[in-house]
Amino acid sequence: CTHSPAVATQAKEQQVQHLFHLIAQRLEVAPLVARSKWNSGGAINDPAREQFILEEVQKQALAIGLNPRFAADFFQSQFDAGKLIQQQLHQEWQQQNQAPFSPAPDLARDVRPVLDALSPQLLTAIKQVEADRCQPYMQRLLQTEASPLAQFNTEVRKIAVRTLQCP
Ligand SMILES: C=C(O[C@@H]1C=C(C(=O)O)C=C[C@H]1O)C(=O)O
Repeated sequence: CTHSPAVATQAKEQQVQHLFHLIAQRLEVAPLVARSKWNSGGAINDPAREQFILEEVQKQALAIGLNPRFAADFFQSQFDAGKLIQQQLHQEWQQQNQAPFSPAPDLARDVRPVLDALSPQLLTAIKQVEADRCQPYMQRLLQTEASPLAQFNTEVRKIAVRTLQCP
């Protein structure tokens, strides 16, 4: 029954859980990106690719009634968190004189499609939390349901949840 506060809260809890699960899934791709770029010598930062994704997510956001600015800010923070993971790995590999990985995934063929497939799912998930984001109960859920992000370091986690926080 949608009139029951307990059930409504449980539904919200599941939505926040799902959102964190998707954020984690996207960040889990960053080491694969790092490997393919380590082998190719390609730059970690790819502003053109980011711009392309941002335009795409803003279009999709409009189509589902989500604030495109919020969607773009959210994705920018996911890019930034993923790039930090990549930078930290490249730094380790430099220090260890890491040889090219074999096999390494191909960025365009194997890796980026995985990121792209997550985009619409992430948009749906952030739409579910958008309206109530600054309500105390939601800020509490954003704290208590963050366990899927535990595998990433504090700095990465902070960047990834940046746009979900409230003033
Ligand atoms: C993931 C990549 O690396 C960086 C992070 C991006 C992302 O998180 O989507 C996009 C472009 C790059 O700045 C990539 O090049 O695909």
